[in-house]
Amino acid sequence: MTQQNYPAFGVLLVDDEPAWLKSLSLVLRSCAGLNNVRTCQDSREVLGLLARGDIGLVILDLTMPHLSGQELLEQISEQHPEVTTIVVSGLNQLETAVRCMKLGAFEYFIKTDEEDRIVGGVLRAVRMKEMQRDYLEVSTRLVSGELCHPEAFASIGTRNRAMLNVFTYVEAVAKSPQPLLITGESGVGKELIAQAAHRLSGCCGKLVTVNVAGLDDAVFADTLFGHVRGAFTGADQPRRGMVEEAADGTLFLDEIGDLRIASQIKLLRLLQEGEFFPLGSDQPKCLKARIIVATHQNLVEKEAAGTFRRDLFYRLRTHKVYVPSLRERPDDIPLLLDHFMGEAAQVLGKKKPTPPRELAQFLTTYNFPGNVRELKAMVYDAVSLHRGRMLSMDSFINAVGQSQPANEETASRPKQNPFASFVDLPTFSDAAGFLVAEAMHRANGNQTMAARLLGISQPALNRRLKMLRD
Ligand SMILES: Nc1ncnc2c1ncn2[C@@H]1O[C@H](COP(=O)(O)OP(=O)(O)OP(=O)(O)O)[C@@H](O)[C@H]1O
Repeated sequence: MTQQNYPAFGVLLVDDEPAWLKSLSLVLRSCAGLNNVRTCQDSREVLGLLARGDIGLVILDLTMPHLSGQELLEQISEQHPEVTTIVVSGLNQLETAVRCMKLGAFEYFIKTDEEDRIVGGVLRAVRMKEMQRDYLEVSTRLVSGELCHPEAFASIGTRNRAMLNVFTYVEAVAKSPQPLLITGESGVGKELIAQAAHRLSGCCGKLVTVNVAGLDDAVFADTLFGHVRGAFTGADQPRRGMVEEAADGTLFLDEIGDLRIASQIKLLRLLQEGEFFPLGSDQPKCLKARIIVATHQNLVEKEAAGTFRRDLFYRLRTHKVYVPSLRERPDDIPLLLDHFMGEAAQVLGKKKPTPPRELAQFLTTYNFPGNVRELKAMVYDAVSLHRGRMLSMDSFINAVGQSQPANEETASRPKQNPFASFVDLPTFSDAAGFLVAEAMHRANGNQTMAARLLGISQPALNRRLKMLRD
């Protein structure tokens, strides 16, 4: 969201009364942050202005000389159906309002209506148009599947189709002022996606990251909104909050699923009203940052359990993207392995080692509860221990072996007997033969790895293989 042009399309105010045009532009600027507002005193000029194509919303009066508001409304609906219209009239007549709505007006207000109501209606129209534009953008991009700025994703190694779809989606919504929700297990790269979305947003401000897990409500409010001097005991100096730090940029709230209920209400208010109060101040400040949130939690479940507010959830998921776990994209393992080996070698000042042929295949048999972060740590560990030319498998085999019992999900799940559904049981030696063959296949022929998968020693596996061959 850039300060220079909000909304991205023009808002045209049409009335023959200059005082009204001036006052409504001021109200829209100060209360709703709209600064892409133009005015027109002669209704006959409106169609010419719309022909230029950069106006998305027209707010018009009904009683105007030459071309009345109603005639103009009819012409706009006919010739520019893509333009949204709002009527703000001096006439408090139900029939007129109904006629205008039938002609396609999005809202009908009376000039004497409260300012807040008019501003609220204009903001609703702006959001609706933004969503239409985002939807169009997303569907066009997803159909073409092409990235205009692949460089924004340079730090994310992948060749996986689902990940590339994530990139396409993120690129399509990157310029939207609506929040972006990124979900996925821990360590899948959600923060990298948030960085890419910020890069693509075209915002000139910073990306400010706040991990909200474990923040109590007072700390959350202070961190986000800041405080004025003397706001509480010990507040000797005023402090800018992160919302302000991120002005004209992006505020990335990580671990949003862990946000306490009281803080959820504060965040919702910020998103709904587009303004906030630093602690101890009664002067509101405008939200000028785009909001991105991420979580490894299942927000649908949290919402159903009553630990995440439904209204906030719906507000946050206007744009949402799921980053698949590494288990769901084993085709990324060889590429990431190579990427992290190069990176680790450079960081550790070593020559990039050569991986054993069967390493990538071995890693695809592991379920990576810690996802890419875990793979990265494994590779760094192996490279730091590495001496010769060929990277040793040992540290990977150990890491996988140590991690297996720590994986709570697998450990707590009762082991199912794969033979339970068999009508005819295989013989003992046939079953052992199938098991050994499967382990050798998964380990790409490496006996040490296969033995590890089977929980026996390599010599014991070797004996079994010999027996099977005889
Ligand atoms: N596709 C990838 N290519 C290169 N590095 C990656 C990739 N995915 C993740 N990483 C690296 O893995 C680590 C974890 O990534 P990141 O912090 O983005 O994950 P996350 O999903 O935000 O995790 P958490 O939920 O725990 O915050 C980082 O060091 C990141 O650089």
